[in-house]
Amino acid sequence: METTTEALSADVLVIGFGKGGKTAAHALAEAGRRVVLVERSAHMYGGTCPNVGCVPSKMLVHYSNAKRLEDEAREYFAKSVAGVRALTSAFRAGNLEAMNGHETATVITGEASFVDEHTVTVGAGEDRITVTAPTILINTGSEPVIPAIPGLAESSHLVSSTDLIENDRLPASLVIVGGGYLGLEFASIYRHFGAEVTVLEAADRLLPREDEDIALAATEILAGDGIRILTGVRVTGVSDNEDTATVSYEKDGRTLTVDGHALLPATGRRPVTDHLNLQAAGVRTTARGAIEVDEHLRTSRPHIYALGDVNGGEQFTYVSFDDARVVLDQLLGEGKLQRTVTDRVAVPHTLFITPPLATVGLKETQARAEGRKIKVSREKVADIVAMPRAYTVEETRGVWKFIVDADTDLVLGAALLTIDAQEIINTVALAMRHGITATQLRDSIYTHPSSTEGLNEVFDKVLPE
Ligand SMILES: Cc1cc2nc3c(=O)[nH]c(=O)nc-3n(C[C@H](O)[C@H](O)[C@H](O)COP(=O)(O)OP(=O)(O)OC[C@H]3O[C@@H](n4cnc5c(N)ncnc54)[C@H](O)[C@@H]3O)c2cc1C
Ligand SMILES: NC(=O)c1ccc[n+]([C@@H]2O[C@H](COP(=O)([O-])OP(=O)(O)OC[C@H]3O[C@@H](n4cnc5c(N)ncnc54)[C@H](O)[C@@H]3O)[C@@H](O)[C@H]2O)c1
Repeated sequence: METTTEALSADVLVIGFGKGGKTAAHALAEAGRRVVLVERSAHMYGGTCPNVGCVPSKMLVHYSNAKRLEDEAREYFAKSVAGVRALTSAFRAGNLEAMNGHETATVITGEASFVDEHTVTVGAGEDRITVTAPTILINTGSEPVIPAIPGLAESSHLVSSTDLIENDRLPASLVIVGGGYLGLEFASIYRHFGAEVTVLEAADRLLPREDEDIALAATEILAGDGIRILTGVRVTGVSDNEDTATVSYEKDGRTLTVDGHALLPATGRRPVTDHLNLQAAGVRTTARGAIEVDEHLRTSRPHIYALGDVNGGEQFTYVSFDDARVVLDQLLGEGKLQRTVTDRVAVPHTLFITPPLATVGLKETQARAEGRKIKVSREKVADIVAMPRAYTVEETRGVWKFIVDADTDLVLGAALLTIDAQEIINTVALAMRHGITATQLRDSIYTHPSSTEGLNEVFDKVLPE
């Protein structure tokens, strides 16, 4: 059978419609470059975040918190998922439209695979297209790791975060293996919707990278909401029953079990490179399967760049966005200062449990281990008189903690478990980046009633040594 192959050429080829890829593609097309963007799934224009990641999960946080006692759990959940679908499909269409709106940009739907260091094929057989470009950006994201637990991969109750987001049937019970970002956010969401939730975490406590007081405060809130949290466990097997799966685990030398209607592994995500045929392009990967990059995000082939989760950096949308800036400086920034990934200072993070936990910079334990002279300010949200907002929205749980350099008065780190944490932390991170001191943050003027105005008070609540 005769097959025809369409051949396209471009100035820049972008593989993957994720945050970094689309940000770079827009800027390059805007600058008049001919850009071809290849995305393997018509369900993923815009990438993970707006389709199956941050946006739908945060909308579910919103819906789950808005549930009233009189709402019937399953009906309310189905309505919430419908709301999420409406938003994600609008965002998806918007993403495609915006890219197609550039005269010099072309979007191709299909899986890209390298043929040589300047060429990829997309699709197979008669529908095959080849694209050749002198510059290539790889932005293929990450996918969940399924841990090697006997019976887990075969279980008919196994679900991914995408399945949970897209399925409008609320599972009566959910067992989550892994208590990191994804595990705790889904635990909080599904518990608030009314499911029985158990989290099985291998580490001895939740949030092992946080200071113990902060991790404990978050754990108390989650447990107080009715989430069953088991730490220091080793999950040993999964077996299916008719409606549920039985998960076996070892804890303190004993073998125990827990049943769940749905079973979510949330033990990390790995870079997506399987189908790219990177060897054909001579692009090297690390021992952990990420594409190896330098500080300008150039791969082992300097005309090929890797952005976002696939390059093994921190897996956050805003990091992928910043990766695009780094790459754009290389491609468009002639003569200008060229950013690198090592320029990043005070990158904040937010875990969207309820209330959220946002962090930036050093922990108290780290600062002490480094031998720094520090002051530690800490106050419970309920006690922050300068922050009546917590009372006006009836969410007074949590704690604010700051680590301040005792000599320079500079903020070294913060952990904010509080309503609006995801907003306040950005102000704190900005201050850290630009040398604004704790006293200046304290003495600034903020709107009222807001959460930020808690800064007027908390720096004076120094813990006794
Ligand atoms: C449930 C969930 C919630 C999250 N919440 C947050 C949050 O609140 N805040 C936050 O900052 N981060 C969050 N993250 C992480 C965040 O979503 C990712 O870090 C971010 O989306 C990574 O973007 P990216 O640019 O690397 O690529 P992605 O957005 O993952 O895009 C990669 C694209 O490449 C496509 N692709 C893959 N292989 C090929 C190929 N061979 N050919 C063509 N196309 C291909 C994929 O289909 C995909 O569309 C969350 C993640 C999940 C799963
Ligand atoms: N709000 C956000 O910004 C957000 C939300 C969701 C996901 N994300 C991103 O997605 C990434 C992936 O999330 P994740 O939660 O899957 O990974 P993670 O690395 O954040 O957490 C994985 C957790 O699983 C535990 N674990 C590993 N193997 C285990 C096992 N066999 N049994 C029990 N526990 C085990 C680890 O100790 C860890 O606590 C995150 O690191 C983050 O970058 C971000």
